[in-house]
Amino acid sequence: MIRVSTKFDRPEPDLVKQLSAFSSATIHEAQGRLGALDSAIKPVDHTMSLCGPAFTVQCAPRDNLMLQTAIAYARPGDVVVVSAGNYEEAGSFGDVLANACQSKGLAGLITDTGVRDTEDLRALGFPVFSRSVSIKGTVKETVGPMCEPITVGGVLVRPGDIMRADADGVVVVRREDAAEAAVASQERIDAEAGFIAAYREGRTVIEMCGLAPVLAAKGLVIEE
Ligand SMILES: O=C([O-])CC(=O)C(=O)O
Ligand SMILES: [Mg+2]
Repeated sequence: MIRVSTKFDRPEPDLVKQLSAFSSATIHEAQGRLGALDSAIKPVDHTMSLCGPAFTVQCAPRDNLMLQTAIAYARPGDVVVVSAGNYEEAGSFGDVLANACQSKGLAGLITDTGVRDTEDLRALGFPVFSRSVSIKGTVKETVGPMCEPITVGGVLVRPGDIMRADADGVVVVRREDAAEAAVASQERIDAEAGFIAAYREGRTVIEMCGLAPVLAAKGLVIEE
């Protein structure tokens, strides 16, 4: 017998809301360039984005039994996060399962394997992030861990960690670091706003970033 528990602590909804205001790239930088999943994991449509606690599940490659089970047990607002061996040649999720997710109020799906029915997924507007798109079907044979730490896209994801994903990619924020990441993200946005305003006023990148001494020290002479 294999026993799995679906109990884990979820972050405060307010923290999830705060992080949802920042892009995946901003959060990644703000938390010290950590937490970015492999860049190959991308949304099915560039307009898709999500932010929510991870409901983790481990699947065997080309087998979506545990993914279907996870969808049944995940709670509204959760992001189902799937580790399935980076297997690209399987469409383990499509419009049928997306309807099951959406009707439950799940926030989205992130998987290191493939999905299919992408036209329908776009029409549905359910946020799906995957390594590949494949029409090849999956079997439903292998049971495995659910709501346990998993590795997805080269990064450790624990149940209840916060997933933020947008057109650029996916980042994970450790639940205990979420408040700090939100503050650091806002500081980064404020600093960037200063740079953008300066550039709009005609200041140069060389000036704003103090590049002249750096370039000189490296022996670069620029002739105009
Ligand atoms: O049925 C499956 O295994 C995946 C799929 O295509 C869907 O959810 O529509
Ligand atoms: Mg289908």
